[in-house]
Amino acid sequence: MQTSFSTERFEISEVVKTVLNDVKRLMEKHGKLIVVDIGFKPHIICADYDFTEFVLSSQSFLNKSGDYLYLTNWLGTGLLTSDGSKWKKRRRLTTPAFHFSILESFIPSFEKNSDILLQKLDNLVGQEIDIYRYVTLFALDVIAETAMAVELRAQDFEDSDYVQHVKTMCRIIQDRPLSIFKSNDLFYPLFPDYYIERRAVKYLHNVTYNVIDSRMAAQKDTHGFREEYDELGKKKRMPFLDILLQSEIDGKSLSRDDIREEVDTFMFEGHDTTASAISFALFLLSNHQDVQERALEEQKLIFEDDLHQTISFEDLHEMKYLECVIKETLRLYPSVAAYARRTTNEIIYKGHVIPRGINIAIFAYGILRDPEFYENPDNFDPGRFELNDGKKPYAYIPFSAGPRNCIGQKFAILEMKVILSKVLRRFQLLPTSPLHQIILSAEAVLKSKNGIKLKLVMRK
Ligand code: HEM
Repeated sequence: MQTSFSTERFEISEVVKTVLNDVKRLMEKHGKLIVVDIGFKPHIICADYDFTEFVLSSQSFLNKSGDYLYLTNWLGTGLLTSDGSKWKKRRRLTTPAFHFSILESFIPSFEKNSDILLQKLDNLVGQEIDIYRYVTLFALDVIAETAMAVELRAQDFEDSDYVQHVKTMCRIIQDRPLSIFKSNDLFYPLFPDYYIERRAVKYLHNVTYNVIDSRMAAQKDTHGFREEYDELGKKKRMPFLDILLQSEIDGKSLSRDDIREEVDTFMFEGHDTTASAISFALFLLSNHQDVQERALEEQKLIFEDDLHQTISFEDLHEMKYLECVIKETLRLYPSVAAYARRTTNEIIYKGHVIPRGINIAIFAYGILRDPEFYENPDNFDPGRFELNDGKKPYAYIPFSAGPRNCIGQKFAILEMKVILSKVLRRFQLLPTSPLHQIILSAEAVLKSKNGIKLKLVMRK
């Protein structure tokens, strides 16, 4: 298909402040490559297959756009926000933290925190609930335990300072880019959020520093973390922080600040994304009893009569249909609906000149609902992923693709399988009455403005 950029220009108010389906509609009218001025800066917004592949697979588009600057007060320039050689070194260093043997060692932590969530949900049976509120605390507990080896107990202490400050930061990260004045560093101090953010960042950094210091002290006491394998020869749980503490770049250990950046990056990117995906999956299951029934049948086959059994790595591997449910959920509700890069040189693409310093936003939400790749794209149909019909790889990009894809993809899928398996086996999920209508909002992480509501009934 001939690629062409729409010659019309759109304003921020017309696009970013409205919901994702408006961007989709704009593309239906003007084509899959449109140029939008956001804060006077032109952004190419792309849902075109060839251009997406060109950008995501290339080594020339590895730098993030200025839109990520709002994250840096909290996250510094960790893996998500860094560019150039810093990013390359950090990526090399953090990749071993996602080795499958390490992921396997996290399963008990996923299970333990799932059990806490189930206990909370037991008390809500029969009521219409906003599931996102409970799942987000679960996801925060999981990531604190696996990244920092800290039992946060967010599910028990929702009002704790840490949980409140994380919530504040997630809100500010979403809100700030949408305001012309707040997004400008010059005007930002005129708003209360500036001071609220400073207080939150100071608190969160202090917590991370304290955790780093006590882990460092423990490392000194035990002369390094030696017991990496248990008596069965399986790798013991190795929190991400320990891997960072043992790592070196160019022969030098990472500084406290370096480690803090990466730990905070995982705390943010590892909880909000999964919380949104798990909540949407539960919502979709509550609205599609046939899919829920099939997913439950698979669970019964795996666990035979004992539906309370703990989950092994092999069990998770067998949850093929549940994996299709997860994939289909992320197709309809990709936690990161768009992600952006910045050109560092002039680029020629099919005869078009793209100047240096241009932001390119890959509109994953649009690609994932494109009828060219998915029949009846707005329908929830996990079965479509059972047919290996050789779909084009850059048409399924909820975790992005290429060298800067999501490093936590396998972690996220395993965590989701554990919690969904546990919830499915314990409860029947029902829709609310009247049916809850999701209102999507175009934030850094995809959310529903009016919550994600469903009802639970205890299974016999
Ligand atoms: C359903 C869950 C998740 C989804 C849909 C998701 C999606 C994504 C996407 C689309 C990107 C690319 C962003 C960009 O280019 O700006 C990304 C990057 C990243 N994700 Fe995830 N993510 C998920 C879970 C996780 C988890 C659990 C972790 C950590 C444990 C994680 C850590 C990261 C990091 C560190 C990056 C930056 C990678 C780099 O630039 O090299 N993510 N994720």
